[in-house]
Amino acid sequence: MTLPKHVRIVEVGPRDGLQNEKQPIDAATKIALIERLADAGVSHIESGSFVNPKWVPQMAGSDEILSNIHRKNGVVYSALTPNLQGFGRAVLANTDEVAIFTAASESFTQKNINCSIAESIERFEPIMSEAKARGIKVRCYVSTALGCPYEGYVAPEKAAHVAKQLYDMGCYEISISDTTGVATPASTQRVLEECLKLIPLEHLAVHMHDTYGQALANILIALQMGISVVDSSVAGLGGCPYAKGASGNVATEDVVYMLNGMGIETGIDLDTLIQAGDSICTALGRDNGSKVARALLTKG
Ligand SMILES: CC(C)(COP(=O)([O-])OP(=O)([O-])OC[C@H]1O[C@@H](n2cnc3c(N)ncnc32)[C@H](O)[C@@H]1OP(=O)([O-])[O-])[C@@H](O)C(=O)NCCC(=O)NCCSC(=O)C[C@@](C)(O)CC(=O)[O-]
Repeated sequence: MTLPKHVRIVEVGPRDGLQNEKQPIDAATKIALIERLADAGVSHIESGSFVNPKWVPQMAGSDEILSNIHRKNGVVYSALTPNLQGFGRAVLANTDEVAIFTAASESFTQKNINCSIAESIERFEPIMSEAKARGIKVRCYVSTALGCPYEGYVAPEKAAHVAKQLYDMGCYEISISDTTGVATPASTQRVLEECLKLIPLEHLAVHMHDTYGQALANILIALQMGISVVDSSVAGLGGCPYAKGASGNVATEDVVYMLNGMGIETGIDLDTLIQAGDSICTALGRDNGSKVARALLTKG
């Protein structure tokens, strides 16, 4: 068992979280959340999404947000870009880094981005060349790598094959995503074993939703396999607009609490993080999805 000494948290709450919250949130509140997360020590914050606002209205103001964040040195402010049009908007908004996204199952890809997996890879090619020309790093997601809301079981080899295509295109990090939170430690291990046959360890990340309460256990398996990049969402915000019933990502507070207990550094101050999560939950009028935050806020 080789546990990493340091884990980089990729905070996806302002994007993956807020894209699926019903209560509309104004740009100033989103910016305040992003700045609070940076103050807590989060070094990578996915801050918006340059998709079609007709498809995901919650992300409509991403241009304004990325343009107006008071940036902290050393923090990466990234955003999703599904096509060259989105990439162009990201560049105009001064986005540090972009993330492209496809899936391991055809039905989900069709519902999510209106094309096949193969077409999505073609769409990404001009993004990759533009990004390379501009020196912008590209991360990526393989959604439904552990199960699809429309097709059910997804073969781990299939997920690994899509991940490898994205790696070969030049993505520096591939986030293996359990879109609907159906994974268990056993299926997580299986898909990561397949990915590790094709992609070096340091280029893999995990992105776990907590619908079935398995996310921390799945992350623990990933850590034991040497993965050192974990996506999570403050206060467990969100879900996925194209995966009915999917609950939010694993809460960042819960991941940081677990890692603190294991002596693994994240550079994140848990108390400041909890305050950030608490204020966005107040703005949204929703319960805090982090068990750790709820416990510590109740304790006072
Ligand atoms: C991918 C598209 C854009 C294709 O959508 P499309 O309709 O196939 O695109 P199109 O190229 O045919 O263009 C149609 C219209 O969309 C416009 N358009 C086209 N592109 C853009 C753009 N970038 N920004 C703004 N507008 C755009 C374009 O200008 C045109 O406008 P019209 O002429 O009709 O007025 C669409 O399907 C879309 O926006 N889908 C949203 C997908 C999404 O955001 N899903 C949620 C995020 S993924 C996720 O959450 C999973 C993840 C990453 O977290 C990992 C996990 O947990 O699994």
